[in-house]
Amino acid sequence: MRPFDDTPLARDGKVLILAYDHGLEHGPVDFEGLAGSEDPARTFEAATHPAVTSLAVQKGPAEAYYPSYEDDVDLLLKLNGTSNLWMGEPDSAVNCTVDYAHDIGASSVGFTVYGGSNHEIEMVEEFRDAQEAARARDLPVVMWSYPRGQGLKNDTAPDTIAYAARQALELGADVAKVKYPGSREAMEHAVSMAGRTKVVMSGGSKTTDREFLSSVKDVIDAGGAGLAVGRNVWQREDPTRILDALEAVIFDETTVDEALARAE
Ligand SMILES: O=P(O)(O)OC[C@H]1O[C@](O)(COP(=O)(O)O)[C@@H](O)[C@@H]1O
Repeated sequence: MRPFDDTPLARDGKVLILAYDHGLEHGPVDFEGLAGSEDPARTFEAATHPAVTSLAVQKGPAEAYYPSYEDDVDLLLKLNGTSNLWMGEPDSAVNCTVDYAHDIGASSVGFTVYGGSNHEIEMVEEFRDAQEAARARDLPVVMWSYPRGQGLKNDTAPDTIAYAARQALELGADVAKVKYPGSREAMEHAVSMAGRTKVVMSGGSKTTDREFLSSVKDVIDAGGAGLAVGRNVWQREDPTRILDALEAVIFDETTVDEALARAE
Protein backbone atom coordinates (compact mmCIF):
# COMPACT_ATOMS: atom_id res chain seq x y z
CA MET A 1 0.00 0.00 0.00
CA ARG A 2 1.41 3.38 -1.05
CA PRO A 3 1.71 6.13 1.55
CA PHE A 4 -1.50 8.18 1.33
CA ASP A 5 0.34 11.30 0.20
CA ASP A 6 1.62 9.43 -2.86
CA THR A 7 -1.88 8.55 -4.03
CA PRO A 8 -3.80 10.68 -6.53
CA LEU A 9 -6.37 11.43 -3.83
CA ALA A 10 -4.01 13.78 -2.02
CA ARG A 11 -2.01 16.87 -2.90
CA ASP A 12 0.49 17.95 -0.25
CA GLY A 13 -1.41 15.68 2.16
CA LYS A 14 -4.68 17.54 1.55
CA VAL A 15 -7.83 16.42 -0.20
CA LEU A 16 -10.47 18.16 -2.29
CA ILE A 17 -12.94 15.69 -3.71
CA LEU A 18 -15.64 17.06 -5.98
CA ALA A 19 -18.75 14.88 -5.54
CA TYR A 20 -21.36 14.51 -8.27
CA ASP A 21 -23.45 11.46 -7.34
CA HIS A 22 -26.50 13.53 -6.41
CA GLY A 23 -28.48 12.56 -9.50
CA LEU A 24 -28.73 9.12 -7.93
CA GLU A 25 -28.79 10.05 -4.23
CA HIS A 26 -31.20 13.01 -4.39
CA GLY A 27 -32.59 12.99 -7.92
CA PRO A 28 -33.40 15.86 -10.31
CA VAL A 29 -34.38 18.20 -7.46
CA ASP A 30 -30.71 19.07 -6.89
CA PHE A 31 -30.42 20.38 -10.46
CA GLU A 32 -33.57 22.51 -10.41
CA GLY A 33 -31.96 25.73 -9.18
CA LEU A 34 -29.40 26.01 -11.95
CA ALA A 35 -30.05 25.18 -15.59
CA GLY A 36 -27.25 23.09 -17.02
CA SER A 37 -26.15 21.64 -13.68
CA GLU A 38 -27.76 18.35 -14.69
CA ASP A 39 -25.15 17.93 -17.41
CA PRO A 40 -22.31 15.77 -16.04
CA ALA A 41 -19.90 17.34 -18.55
CA ARG A 42 -20.18 20.67 -16.70
CA THR A 43 -18.94 19.10 -13.44
CA PHE A 44 -16.27 17.02 -15.21
CA GLU A 45 -15.09 20.34 -16.64
CA ALA A 46 -15.07 21.91 -13.14
CA ALA A 47 -13.03 18.94 -11.89
CA THR A 48 -10.17 19.93 -14.19
CA HIS A 49 -9.48 22.80 -11.74
CA PRO A 50 -6.01 22.11 -10.25
CA ALA A 51 -7.39 22.25 -6.70
CA VAL A 52 -9.62 19.21 -7.28
CA THR A 53 -7.80 16.05 -6.29
CA SER A 54 -10.53 13.73 -7.61
CA LEU A 55 -14.07 13.62 -8.94
CA ALA A 56 -16.51 11.20 -7.27
CA VAL A 57 -19.19 9.83 -9.56
CA GLN A 58 -21.25 6.71 -10.04
CA LYS A 59 -20.44 4.12 -12.71
CA GLY A 60 -22.77 5.49 -15.42
CA PRO A 61 -21.34 9.03 -15.66
CA ALA A 62 -17.85 7.55 -15.33
CA GLU A 63 -18.38 5.28 -18.32
CA ALA A 64 -19.98 7.99 -20.43
CA TYR A 65 -17.85 11.06 -19.63
CA TYR A 66 -14.54 10.06 -18.05
CA PRO A 67 -12.95 8.95 -21.36
CA SER A 68 -13.08 12.60 -22.50
CA TYR A 69 -11.39 13.81 -19.29
CA GLU A 70 -8.97 11.06 -18.34
CA ASP A 71 -5.91 13.26 -18.91
CA ASP A 72 -7.20 16.04 -16.65
CA VAL A 73 -9.34 14.41 -13.95
CA ASP A 74 -8.64 11.75 -11.30
CA LEU A 75 -11.62 9.44 -11.01
CA LEU A 76 -13.04 8.29 -7.67
CA LEU A 77 -15.63 5.65 -8.45
CA LYS A 78 -18.49 5.41 -5.95
CA LEU A 79 -19.25 1.71 -5.60
CA ASN A 80 -22.66 1.92 -3.94
CA GLY A 81 -25.58 4.30 -3.83
CA THR A 82 -29.33 4.58 -3.30
CA SER A 83 -32.03 6.75 -4.79
CA ASN A 84 -34.31 8.94 -2.74
CA LEU A 85 -37.17 6.81 -4.03
CA TRP A 86 -36.12 4.14 -1.51
CA MET A 87 -38.28 4.59 1.58
CA GLY A 88 -36.77 1.92 3.81
CA GLU A 89 -34.19 2.01 6.57
CA PRO A 90 -30.93 3.57 5.20
CA ASP A 91 -29.14 1.18 2.86
CA SER A 92 -27.01 1.47 -0.27
CA ALA A 93 -26.89 -0.93 -3.20
CA VAL A 94 -23.47 -2.05 -4.42
CA ASN A 95 -23.61 -1.29 -8.15
CA CYS A 96 -19.95 -1.54 -9.17
CA THR A 97 -17.04 -3.82 -8.29
CA VAL A 98 -13.54 -2.63 -7.49
CA ASP A 99 -12.17 -4.51 -10.50
CA TYR A 100 -14.65 -2.84 -12.85
CA ALA A 101 -13.87 0.57 -11.32
CA HIS A 102 -10.17 -0.06 -11.86
CA ASP A 103 -10.77 -1.16 -15.47
CA ILE A 104 -12.60 2.05 -16.34
CA GLY A 105 -9.80 4.16 -14.89
CA ALA A 106 -10.60 4.86 -11.23
CA SER A 107 -7.64 5.81 -9.07
CA SER A 108 -9.67 5.54 -5.85
CA VAL A 109 -13.02 4.17 -4.73
CA GLY A 110 -15.81 5.36 -2.45
CA PHE A 111 -18.29 3.44 -0.36
CA THR A 112 -21.17 4.55 1.88
CA VAL A 113 -21.69 2.93 5.28
CA TYR A 114 -24.72 3.95 7.33
CA GLY A 115 -23.60 3.02 10.85
CA GLY A 116 -26.62 2.55 13.09
CA SER A 117 -28.95 1.53 10.28
CA ASN A 118 -30.77 -1.79 10.57
CA HIS A 119 -28.71 -2.70 7.48
CA GLU A 120 -25.34 -1.87 9.06
CA ILE A 121 -24.23 -5.51 9.31
CA GLU A 122 -24.71 -6.22 5.60
CA MET A 123 -23.21 -2.87 4.60
CA VAL A 124 -20.08 -3.50 6.64
CA GLU A 125 -19.74 -6.98 5.11
CA GLU A 126 -20.02 -5.42 1.65
CA PHE A 127 -17.48 -2.79 2.65
CA ARG A 128 -15.09 -5.57 3.71
CA ASP A 129 -15.21 -7.09 0.21
CA ALA A 130 -14.65 -3.71 -1.43
CA GLN A 131 -11.87 -2.66 0.95
CA GLU A 132 -9.94 -5.91 0.47
CA ALA A 133 -10.35 -5.78 -3.32
CA ALA A 134 -9.17 -2.16 -3.28
CA ARG A 135 -6.07 -3.11 -1.27
CA ALA A 136 -5.28 -5.78 -3.89
CA ARG A 137 -5.44 -3.06 -6.59
CA ASP A 138 -3.66 -0.44 -4.44
CA LEU A 139 -6.63 1.93 -4.71
CA PRO A 140 -7.31 4.22 -1.73
CA VAL A 141 -10.75 3.86 -0.13
CA VAL A 142 -12.98 6.73 0.93
CA MET A 143 -15.81 5.85 3.31
CA TRP A 144 -18.90 8.04 3.22
CA SER A 145 -19.35 7.41 6.96
CA TYR A 146 -22.88 8.58 7.65
CA PRO A 147 -24.50 7.22 10.82
CA ARG A 148 -28.26 7.29 10.38
CA GLY A 149 -31.34 5.20 10.90
CA GLN A 150 -34.46 4.92 13.03
CA GLY A 151 -32.56 4.83 16.30
CA LEU A 152 -30.38 7.86 15.67
CA LYS A 153 -31.80 11.20 16.76
CA ASN A 154 -29.08 13.58 15.51
CA ASP A 155 -26.74 12.46 12.77
CA THR A 156 -24.37 15.45 13.16
CA ALA A 157 -23.97 15.39 16.96
CA PRO A 158 -20.26 15.62 17.91
CA ASP A 159 -20.20 12.13 19.47
CA THR A 160 -21.88 10.65 16.43
CA ILE A 161 -19.40 12.23 14.02
CA ALA A 162 -16.47 11.12 16.20
CA TYR A 163 -17.89 7.58 16.05
CA ALA A 164 -18.32 7.84 12.28
CA ALA A 165 -14.65 8.83 11.94
CA ARG A 166 -13.58 6.00 14.23
CA GLN A 167 -15.71 3.46 12.40
CA ALA A 168 -13.86 4.36 9.20
CA LEU A 169 -10.49 3.77 10.91
CA GLU A 170 -11.63 0.47 12.43
CA LEU A 171 -12.92 -0.85 9.10
CA GLY A 172 -9.82 0.12 7.11
CA ALA A 173 -10.82 3.22 5.16
CA ASP A 174 -8.06 5.62 4.09
CA VAL A 175 -10.40 8.60 4.24
CA ALA A 176 -13.49 9.19 6.38
CA LYS A 177 -15.99 11.55 4.80
CA VAL A 178 -18.14 12.87 7.61
CA LYS A 179 -20.73 15.59 8.10
CA TYR A 180 -19.63 18.81 9.80
CA PRO A 181 -20.27 18.37 13.56
CA GLY A 182 -20.85 22.10 14.11
CA SER A 183 -17.57 23.37 15.54
CA ARG A 184 -13.82 23.21 15.23
CA GLU A 185 -13.56 21.47 18.64
CA ALA A 186 -15.97 18.74 17.60
CA MET A 187 -14.03 18.24 14.38
CA GLU A 188 -10.76 18.01 16.33
CA HIS A 189 -12.29 15.23 18.40
CA ALA A 190 -13.36 13.38 15.25
CA VAL A 191 -9.90 13.79 13.70
CA SER A 192 -8.24 12.40 16.84
CA MET A 193 -10.63 9.41 16.84
CA ALA A 194 -9.73 8.66 13.20
CA GLY A 195 -6.02 8.07 13.90
CA ARG A 196 -4.16 7.75 10.60
CA THR A 197 -7.38 7.70 8.60
CA LYS A 198 -7.76 11.14 7.01
CA VAL A 199 -10.94 13.04 7.79
CA VAL A 200 -12.71 15.18 5.21
CA MET A 201 -15.88 17.18 5.66
CA SER A 202 -18.94 16.51 3.57
CA GLY A 203 -20.03 19.79 1.96
CA GLY A 204 -23.76 19.86 2.68
CA SER A 205 -26.46 21.97 1.07
CA LYS A 206 -25.53 25.26 -0.57
CA THR A 207 -24.79 28.17 1.77
CA THR A 208 -23.13 31.58 1.42
CA ASP A 209 -19.48 31.73 0.40
CA ARG A 210 -18.45 32.98 3.84
CA GLU A 211 -20.44 30.43 5.83
CA PHE A 212 -19.19 27.57 3.68
CA LEU A 213 -15.53 28.66 3.68
CA SER A 214 -15.64 29.22 7.46
CA SER A 215 -16.69 25.62 8.04
CA VAL A 216 -13.93 24.42 5.70
CA LYS A 217 -11.44 26.59 7.60
CA ASP A 218 -12.59 24.99 10.88
CA VAL A 219 -11.91 21.57 9.41
CA ILE A 220 -8.39 22.50 8.28
CA ASP A 221 -7.63 24.15 11.64
CA ALA A 222 -8.90 21.02 13.36
CA GLY A 223 -6.35 18.87 11.51
CA GLY A 224 -8.78 17.57 8.90
CA ALA A 225 -7.40 16.74 5.45
CA GLY A 226 -9.96 18.74 3.51
CA LEU A 227 -13.29 18.43 1.88
CA ALA A 228 -15.55 16.30 -0.28
CA VAL A 229 -18.06 18.71 -1.73
CA GLY A 230 -20.83 18.69 -4.26
CA ARG A 231 -23.66 21.22 -4.16
CA ASN A 232 -21.59 24.07 -2.69
CA VAL A 233 -19.50 23.95 -5.86
CA TRP A 234 -21.58 22.83 -8.83
CA GLN A 235 -24.81 24.56 -7.76
CA ARG A 236 -22.93 27.86 -8.09
CA GLU A 237 -23.04 29.80 -11.36
CA ASP A 238 -19.25 29.88 -11.41
CA PRO A 239 -17.70 26.75 -9.84
CA THR A 240 -14.20 28.03 -10.63
CA ARG A 241 -14.55 31.01 -8.30
CA ILE A 242 -15.38 28.93 -5.22
CA LEU A 243 -12.73 26.36 -6.19
CA ASP A 244 -10.15 29.19 -6.24
CA ALA A 245 -11.25 30.12 -2.71
CA LEU A 246 -11.18 26.49 -1.56
CA GLU A 247 -7.68 26.11 -2.96
CA ALA A 248 -6.61 29.07 -0.82
CA VAL A 249 -8.19 27.77 2.43
CA ILE A 250 -7.27 24.11 2.04
CA PHE A 251 -3.87 24.10 0.35
CA ASP A 252 -2.48 27.54 1.21
CA GLU A 253 -4.16 27.66 4.64
CA THR A 254 -5.25 31.28 4.18
CA THR A 255 -7.92 33.05 6.21
CA VAL A 256 -11.46 33.12 4.90
CA ASP A 257 -11.09 36.83 4.04
CA GLU A 258 -7.96 36.18 2.00
CA ALA A 259 -9.66 33.31 0.22
CA LEU A 260 -12.66 35.47 -0.60
CA ALA A 261 -10.38 38.20 -1.92
CA ARG A 262 -8.56 35.71 -4.08
CA ALA A 263 -11.81 34.58 -5.60
CA GLU A 264 -12.86 38.11 -6.63
O1 LIG B 1 -27.17 11.51 2.10
P1 LIG B 1 -27.30 13.00 2.03
O2 LIG B 1 -27.00 13.67 3.31
O3 LIG B 1 -28.59 13.43 1.45
O4 LIG B 1 -26.21 13.53 1.02
C1 LIG B 1 -25.60 12.69 0.11
C2 LIG B 1 -24.77 13.52 -0.81
O5 LIG B 1 -23.86 14.26 -0.06
C3 LIG B 1 -22.56 13.98 -0.52
O6 LIG B 1 -22.02 13.00 0.33
C4 LIG B 1 -21.74 15.26 -0.50
O7 LIG B 1 -22.35 16.22 -1.33
P2 LIG B 1 -22.75 17.66 -0.81
O8 LIG B 1 -21.45 18.40 -0.64
O9 LIG B 1 -23.58 18.25 -1.89
O10 LIG B 1 -23.47 17.52 0.50
C5 LIG B 1 -22.73 13.40 -1.91
O11 LIG B 1 -21.67 12.59 -2.28
C6 LIG B 1 -24.01 12.69 -1.77
O12 LIG B 1 -24.73 12.59 -2.96
